[in-house]
Amino acid sequence: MTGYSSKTDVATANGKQNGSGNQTGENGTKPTEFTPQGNHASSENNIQCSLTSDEFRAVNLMRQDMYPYEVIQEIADFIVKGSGIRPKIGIICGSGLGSLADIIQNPKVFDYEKIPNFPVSTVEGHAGRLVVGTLEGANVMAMQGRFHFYEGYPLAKCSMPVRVMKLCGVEYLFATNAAGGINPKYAVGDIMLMHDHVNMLGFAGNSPLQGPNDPRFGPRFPALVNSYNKDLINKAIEISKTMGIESSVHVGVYSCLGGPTYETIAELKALRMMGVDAVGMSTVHEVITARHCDMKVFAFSLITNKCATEYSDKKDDEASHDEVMAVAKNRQKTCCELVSRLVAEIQKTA
Ligand SMILES: O=P(O)(O)O[C@H]1O[C@H](CO)[C@@H](O)[C@H]1O
Ligand code: HPA
Repeated sequence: MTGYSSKTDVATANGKQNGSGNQTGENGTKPTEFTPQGNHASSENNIQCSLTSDEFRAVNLMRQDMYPYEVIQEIADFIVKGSGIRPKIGIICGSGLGSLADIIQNPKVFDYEKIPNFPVSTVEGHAGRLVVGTLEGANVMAMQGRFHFYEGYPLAKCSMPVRVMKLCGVEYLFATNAAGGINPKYAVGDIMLMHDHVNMLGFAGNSPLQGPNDPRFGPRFPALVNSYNKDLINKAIEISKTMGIESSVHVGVYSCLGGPTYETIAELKALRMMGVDAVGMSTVHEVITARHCDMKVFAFSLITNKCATEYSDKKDDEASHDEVMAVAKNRQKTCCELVSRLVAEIQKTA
């Protein structure tokens, strides 16, 4: 891609790239680079660019999709040293579910902007903080704000924090999301425990694992058939019974689309035919990244809206982010209890 080279990526990932364009490529030629305000990296590649240095750096950081192992290690060391905690469980808070991080005790909070090489959250309902502490006696870290493809980040960047979690010591990933219910039996406010997914972005040839594989994270061709840990699903079902919410808890299939548009009726019909129960714009790439590095995964969707699957439904069932946030806020207590109790179960058997 114009403006990219593996050297540029590594330099950018280390926060050292300044657009001066003096690097030499592996074969001795200078890589083509965009530089701010017409300072050309190479006279043969006379690329004009009207961005200021700061804008240039922001765009470059946003598009950066290569995070070498050493850079991930640096971020993980920063968090472990800064918090004095080696977390065992990682939690990703879905839209409007940031309160999952508020229940963490003795929290050490890192704003994403202050973490070296970390992206920033741009979506309402995603605060952009990493919270490290304890929950039910277990060491945990929670992302209060995740990264989505539609924000402009490549998938590898969206799920890079999962690798950071791994190198911090995390063994279990809890991924949560707000989703539209396609299964007609689902009601707004229900919880769907994910037992599988349909990776629509993968169908389109996009994966967080695209590019060179680093075997220190995992294999080139990871299997995904057992991605969602059955023991954790069964424990969550048991917990839902003790909470008296079993009738509003389902086990189903999630699908991630690229967003940011909500789906058309025809798309929703197609997803339903494929066996999808709930749809969102996240989580799948995080689960793929977690399974690649052999983490145990538990994931659930809070059904924040019912999706229209018939044209006659159209008027009443238009999704909106305000509705998503409002429902998530209403159900946050239940979601927090489910997560705390499951963490307690894991801690009991540790
Ligand atoms: O998946 P989370 O982050 O919970 O957010 C969901 O809610 C937003 C749309 O309302 C989208 O970002 C969708 O993915
Ligand atoms: O209906 C939806 N579609 C996609 N993503 C979503 N996130 C919450 N609800 C939805």
